[in-house]
Amino acid sequence: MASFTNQQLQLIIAQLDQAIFSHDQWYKHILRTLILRIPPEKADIAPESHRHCHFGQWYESSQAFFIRENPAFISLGYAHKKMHISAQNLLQKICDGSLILSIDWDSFDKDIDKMRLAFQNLRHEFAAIEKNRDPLTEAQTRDGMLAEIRDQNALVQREQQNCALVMFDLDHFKQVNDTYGHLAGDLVLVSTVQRIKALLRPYDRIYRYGGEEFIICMPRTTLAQAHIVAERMREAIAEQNIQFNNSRELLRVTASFGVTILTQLRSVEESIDYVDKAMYEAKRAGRNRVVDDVNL
Ligand SMILES: Nc1nc2c(ncn2[C@@H]2O[C@H](COP(=O)(O)OP(=O)(O)OP(=O)(O)O)[C@@H](O)[C@H]2O)c(=O)[nH]1
Repeated sequence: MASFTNQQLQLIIAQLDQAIFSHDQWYKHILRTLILRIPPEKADIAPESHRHCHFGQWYESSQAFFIRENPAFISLGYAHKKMHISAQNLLQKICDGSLILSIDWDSFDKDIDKMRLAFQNLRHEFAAIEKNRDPLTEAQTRDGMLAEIRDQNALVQREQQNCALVMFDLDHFKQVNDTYGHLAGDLVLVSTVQRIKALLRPYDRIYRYGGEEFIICMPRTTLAQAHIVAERMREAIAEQNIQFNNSRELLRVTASFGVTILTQLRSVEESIDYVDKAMYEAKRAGRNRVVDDVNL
């Protein structure tokens, strides 16, 4: 999710709204068919009927490809398919001229509710991401950061996963602003976050913690793995040659990184404090480097 642009997110939310609307229309149509006992549409009783409706086509389409790994998106797919199977069961009774039992209706009704809930969960998740996005860099803002890292910490407390935190801060960034102007500084921030996002997995998160200071939360990652990723990030930032205002001189920056992992013995706030200490050690030791938390 971290890698979505705001435009992509807005498109998905609009598509979901459209899908919710057309499913409500479909539901009304199914109710009419059942109440009046009229012959059902072929598509609704065909095998794999969940692929034929408007939502099903959107779900399977390549446009939706970049959210395929999202758990809420996957749950919605299951709920949608199950609901279509229940609908088919009811519609088949009309074709066979048999009675619809209350148990069959109740099962369809429950599946409809589950699907609506899955729709809302996915929409809520995307809307929350869009709302908590820094408009300049499109990293997540600090709002919601603590709650999200606490969720990861709860899994660490139950020994269900490792989770790494990486903090980085651009080096001598004030000089970039002072020499080239604030707009050039903005461009460096945007470019840097884009580079970092390209190295993240769908469930990693990047938060803008301060002006030119960022925190990355990487679930299911050990300290050693996070160190390797942070080294890649450091190199990706240092390799940038950013052109500003058609100037012949290219902007170059470096960043200092701290790395830690969430542990059962620390609160989230303490872990952030320790990763901050590691990052300042990287600054103190000469900048443009990755330093691990030595207090683990
Ligand atoms: N262009 C731009 N600059 C920002 C933004 N947010 C913070 N800054 C600037 O970032 C600079 C941070 O400067 P310092 O905290 O002195 O740190 P530094 O110059 O990076 O030095 P070290 O961190 O010690 O390597 C300040 O000049 C801020 O004005 C922003 O959104 N855009």
